[in-house]
Amino acid sequence: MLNKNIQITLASKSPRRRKLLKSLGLKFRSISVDLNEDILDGEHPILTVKRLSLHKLELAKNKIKSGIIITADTIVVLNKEIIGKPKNEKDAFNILKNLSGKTHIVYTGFAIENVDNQKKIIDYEKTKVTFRVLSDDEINEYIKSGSPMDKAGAYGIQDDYGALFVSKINGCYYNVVGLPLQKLFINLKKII
Ligand SMILES: Cc1cn([C@H]2C[C@H](O)[C@@H](COP(=O)(O)OP(=O)(O)OP(=O)(O)O)O2)c(=O)[nH]c1=O
Repeated sequence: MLNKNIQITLASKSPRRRKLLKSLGLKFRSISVDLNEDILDGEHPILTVKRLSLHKLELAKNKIKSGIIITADTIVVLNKEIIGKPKNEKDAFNILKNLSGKTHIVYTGFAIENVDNQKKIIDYEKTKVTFRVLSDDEINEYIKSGSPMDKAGAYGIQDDYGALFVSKINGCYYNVVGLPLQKLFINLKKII
C-alpha cells in the first residue's frame, strides 16, 4: 500500500514501537536516538509530545540522510498533570496508586519526514484510559515484574497486568502502546 522502494527508518529504542510498525507490514530499519525528555512547566501535553517527537526527528536526521524517518513520544496525563516514566519503584507505586480508579489521557505525538522531498508532518493522537481500583498488593506485584519502569504512566496496557488494570478505553489502542498506527499510516501516504 506504500511505495515499497522507499527506505523507512524508525528512530526509537522502544521495542513496542518496532513491533507495532512491523504489524503494518512495512520493511524498515531501527536506530536509537537519545533525548533527555524534559517536561516544561505549564506546557500543554499536545505541544509536549509534538515538541519531543520533533526533537527526536532532528537528532535522527544527523544520522539518516535519505528516505522516511519516524519518531514518536508518549505521555500520560492525569488531571492536567503530565506523567512520564517512573524515576524509581517508589515513584512507579505512587503513579499507579494515583491512576487507580480514575480516567487519564494518553497522548502520543509523532514526527515523520521524507528526507528526499523534505515533506514533514508532526501530529498526535489521544486516547482516554480508565483504571479500575487497584489494591496495593496488585501494584507491588506488578512493580516486581519490572515492566513499569520504562513506560509512561508506569504501565503497559499490552502487559498481562496492564490488561487487568484497564477497565475501559476510548480511542486508539495502539496509541496507548506507543504509536497511533492508523493516523500514522494515513500521514505516511501524504509524504511519499
Ligand atoms: C501508557 C503506555 C506507555 N508505553 C510505553 C511506550 C513508550 O515506549 C514509553 C514512553 O516513552 P517514550 O519516551 O515515548 O519512548 P521511549 O523512550 O520508550 O522510546 P524512544 O524515545 O526511543 O522512541 O511508554 C507502553 O508500552 N504501554 C502503555 O500502555
